[in-house]
Amino acid sequence: MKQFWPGSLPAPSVRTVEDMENVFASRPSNRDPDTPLYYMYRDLYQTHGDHTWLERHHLRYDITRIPAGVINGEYTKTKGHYHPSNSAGVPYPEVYEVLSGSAYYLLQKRDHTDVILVPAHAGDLVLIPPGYGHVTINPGREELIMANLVSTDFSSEYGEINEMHGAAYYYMKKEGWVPNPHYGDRIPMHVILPLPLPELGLVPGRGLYGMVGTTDTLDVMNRPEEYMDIIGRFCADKKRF
Ligand SMILES: O=P(O)(O)OC[C@H]1O[C@](O)(CO)[C@@H](O)[C@@H]1O
Repeated sequence: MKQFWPGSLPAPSVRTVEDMENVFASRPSNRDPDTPLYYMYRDLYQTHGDHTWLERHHLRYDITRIPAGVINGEYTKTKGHYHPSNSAGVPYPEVYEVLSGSAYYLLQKRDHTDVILVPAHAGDLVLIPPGYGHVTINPGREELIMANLVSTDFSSEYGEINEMHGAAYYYMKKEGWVPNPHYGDRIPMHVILPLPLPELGLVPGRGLYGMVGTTDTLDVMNRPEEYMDIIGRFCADKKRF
């Protein structure tokens, strides 16, 4: 982690098999429930100036490590959650950067009408658009390390993902993408490549942390309603899966 974060990291929040047992394709019965699955280092900053800037802009920078692995035939992943709406009635977005390894970002519209897959590699930036829940899968053999910037004005919502036993698709080692039967009819899945969105300051190769303390429009994280045409461009660039 040293190449991604200078200095020491705080103790991470850890998701265990027990926290995740109802979101896998099948319950991981042969695993100790305390087995750690991934590690979240939240609310990071390098200097007091950066901390002040992040607080002033209501933003949080986190790093997450997802070791490679397969649980009951399914690639390791985050639990998954939705974001609530802001005072303008628009759900909060989020932005991720892959620092190392590879990732499948599985995004799904809250009304279950759309599923988007964004495959991403080191250096890629991925926008989670307003109204989409998200799960990150580590489909590789290497540890996935990723960073995110997100508003501090909300808490993630897990209710629907818990009730539905995970996201709309499971990514299995043998079978590949398997629709989650709790969603009823198969929801079409589209692939979107990580797009540069220079109007939002999102340019590949430019680290997310590099935006902290600048005048970039990370304002989108708290006021997405002002940027819906740019965000719409990201969502429109779909290829049928
Ligand atoms: O809350 P989940 O679904 O476990 O996902 C964890 C991810 O979400 C975040 O809290 C940001 O939304 C990250 O810290 C972490 O990568």
